[in-house]
Amino acid sequence: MDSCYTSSLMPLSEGLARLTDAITAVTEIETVPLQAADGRIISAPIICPVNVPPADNSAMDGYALRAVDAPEAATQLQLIGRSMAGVPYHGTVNQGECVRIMTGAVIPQGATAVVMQEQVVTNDESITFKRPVQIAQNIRRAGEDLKQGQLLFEQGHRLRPADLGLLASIGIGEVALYRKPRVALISNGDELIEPGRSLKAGQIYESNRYALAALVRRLPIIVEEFGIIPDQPEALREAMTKAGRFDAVISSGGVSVGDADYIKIILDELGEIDFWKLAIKPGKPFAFGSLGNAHYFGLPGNPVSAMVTCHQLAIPALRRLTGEHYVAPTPLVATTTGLLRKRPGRLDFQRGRYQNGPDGKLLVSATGAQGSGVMSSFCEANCYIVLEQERGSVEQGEQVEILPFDALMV
Ligand SMILES: Nc1nc2c(c(=O)[nH]1)N[C@H]1C(S)=C(S)[C@@H](COP(=O)(O)OP(=O)(O)OC[C@H]3O[C@@H](n4cnc5c(N)ncnc54)[C@H](O)[C@@H]3O)O[C@H]1N2
Ligand code: MOO
Repeated sequence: MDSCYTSSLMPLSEGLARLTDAITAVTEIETVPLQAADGRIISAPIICPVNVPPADNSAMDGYALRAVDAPEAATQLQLIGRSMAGVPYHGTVNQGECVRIMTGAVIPQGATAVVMQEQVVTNDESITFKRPVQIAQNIRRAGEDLKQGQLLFEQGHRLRPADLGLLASIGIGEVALYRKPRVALISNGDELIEPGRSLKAGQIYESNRYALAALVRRLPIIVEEFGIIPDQPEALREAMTKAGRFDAVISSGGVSVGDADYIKIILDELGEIDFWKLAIKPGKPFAFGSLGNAHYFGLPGNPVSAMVTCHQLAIPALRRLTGEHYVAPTPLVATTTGLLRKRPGRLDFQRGRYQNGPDGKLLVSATGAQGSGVMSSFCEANCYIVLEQERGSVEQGEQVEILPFDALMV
């Protein structure tokens, strides 16, 4: 029986723990302009060098005044000048006076409030404030957003677009980052042929490399595609020896027990296998080890198995390799809209679609056939449905954990 056979398989949690132990981040650092830093990992904490905003400034287009001068409605003050964003007013606002001010312009000395222009009546140099004025209204204080000396980003932070805007806003134009690790990508199988050619009997199109390369390139990683390597030990030895000079190798295919499954055998010969086979579905024959300089991720050849093991095992490890302080995404909980078939023995990553239900709670259903070669149901999906190792089928209306693809950078 499947469940008996798989009872000796290593649980995913143990495999992940071993991966985590084995991976140390790259250490080399390079300085890069902000424009090229999106998605990259910072190699040292970033401390704020200035206050943001640098000076008290106006949140509205209107008039700056001393709040004490307009405690009641219908107060009239005299207009004495203007403060524009980039061209401040250099005088002082004294009793009975006000200054025209624009959003973002520096608050002139003496002024303690800004009134938006919709709340005044203007008559030449005389401004009537329709309502009583509160001290500090519409003033953005210096340092209100960020204070000089404050920690902005920890080492290992992955830079996102808003982070780049923030760094630019404090005058930082380049950042120290970990170098991008280099990953070799190998596809193995005599049956594989590149898309665009015509198929002969027994051939299929190579597809794993296209999906895996795109997935890994979402990380700050340089992917070198080795192409299709046939099921010949010599050809594989040569490719794997070369790949062992990279920081990591990802191969797909040839890790099971068939007569032409050489990857695991050659990894054993040229490098070291840390573990092989996990209690997951799909992806059971996943192999992890080392080869020369490289961490080795041997993904199974079935296209869905390759994607699932890349997501669940290779990507978390590679994110650590990039120097990222990686925290696994938190699963959400959803209610199933139909039966999910499962046998006990392996943690199952079914492909599903989740959506909001009528009561605001999440609903999820599987996206059709769940075979490990069925990529169409992967493409219809927007999440994994994660079913615990020892459970059986899930009835309609039960709660399950889901991992939205967005959170996995799919
Ligand atoms: N006797 C047993 N047989 C199998 C077992 C087992 O435990 N005992 N495990 C099965 C499981 S589970 C998986 S998963 C597969 C994995 O096998 P391999 O990693 O050796 O992969 P291959 O045999 O090379 O290929 C499997 C399948 O995927 C297709 N493939 C391979 N590479 C690509 C590619 N780059 N693009 C598209 N498709 C690819 C290949 O043609 C095969 O159809 O083993 C089971 N067998
Ligand atoms: O574990 Mo395999 O990935 O089911 O096809």
